[in-house]
Amino acid sequence: MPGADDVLECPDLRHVLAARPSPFVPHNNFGGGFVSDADRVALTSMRFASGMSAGAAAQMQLAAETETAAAGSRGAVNWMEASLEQLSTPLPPWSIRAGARDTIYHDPKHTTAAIVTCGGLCPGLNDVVAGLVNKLTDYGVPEGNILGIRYGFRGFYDKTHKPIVLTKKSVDGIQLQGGTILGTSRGGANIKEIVKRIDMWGVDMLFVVGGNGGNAGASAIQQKCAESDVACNVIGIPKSIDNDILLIDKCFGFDTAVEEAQRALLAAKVEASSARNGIGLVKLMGRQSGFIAVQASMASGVVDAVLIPEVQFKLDGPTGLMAYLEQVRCRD
Ligand SMILES: Nc1ncnc2c1ncn2[C@@H]1O[C@H](COP(=O)(O)OP(=O)(O)O)[C@@H](O)[C@H]1O
Ligand SMILES: O=P(O)(O)OC[C@H]1O[C@](O)(COP(=O)(O)O)[C@@H](O)[C@@H]1O
Repeated sequence: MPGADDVLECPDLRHVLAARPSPFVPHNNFGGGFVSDADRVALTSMRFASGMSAGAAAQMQLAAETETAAAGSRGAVNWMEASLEQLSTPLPPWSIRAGARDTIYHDPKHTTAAIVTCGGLCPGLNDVVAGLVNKLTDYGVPEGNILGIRYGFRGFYDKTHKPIVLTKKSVDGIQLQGGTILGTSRGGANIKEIVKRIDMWGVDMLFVVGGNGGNAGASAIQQKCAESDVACNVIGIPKSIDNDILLIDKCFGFDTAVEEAQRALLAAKVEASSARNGIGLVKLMGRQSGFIAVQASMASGVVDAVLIPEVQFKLDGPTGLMAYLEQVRCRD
């Protein structure tokens, strides 16, 4: 179990790279100052007293799935039979604070960076791409040294979609477009081939904008780089329309998704209200997580029942969904 002062560790390359002052030191980062490596952020977490506490079952199932994925061929954990202690992933109480440092470890003039977007779409992907390109350029990374990988991880080795060069000019205004200008994809990624290209192209830092899959891929790339003595920093940028990434309170794009979902809910309400015995049925994003559905439904105030993956329900019987819908119909 982690101790009271333990900190969530991220691997870094400080032992192989030379320390140098940030180019922003002379003007104190435009007056914004710098973040100390000793600054800490508390990780929000929940400790359930027992499996009977509300929400504990979903947490246990999530932990079991994580454990199952990690166990691989060792077989699945039966979360119904396992204890909370067996299933929970102990986290240290602290993480390090993000932000500009006064000491950096890459010489911007000789740095090559790459950006890849993976998985499902999420509002704000282009803002993140533009933000990275603008900030890297401000640090002094030369024009021509920032690569955009096309259509997810496989863009590293797909001969038909070679990487593109990203500049301040080419990303100007992209935040006003939906989707991702780089393209994205799901499905298998060949980590060995990716690391081969990182080495061949001399990529010093790779930014992976992805969900749980993309971040698992980023972790696999980082491990392979370390094994192969390829000195590339791999940075995972959490992206999830569903807001289902552990450790962060809210992901970019989630609020937009909730706002947009309400338009569909309100339209369905109008439609259903105009028909005799009308029922509106809206399917929202979030195959494995109900945050969008719940928050959009509550905010819109026009929804009678929300079905989410985290909560089991039954259709029939006196306490089933059908009986409830009948009550609502009679009420109207
Ligand atoms: N455990 C893993 N190891 C390596 N790569 C992975 C892993 N899980 C997913 N990926 C890769 O990450 C990419 C994005 O994953 P996906 O689950 O589709 O989306 P998201 O990043 O939104 O969760 C896919 O190309 C997939 O091959
Ligand atoms: O069309 P599919 O394969 O069901 O995927 C839809 C799912 O992908 C998402 O858009 C995002 O999922 P990821 O975070 O795994 O990319 C979910 O909100 C949605 O439920």
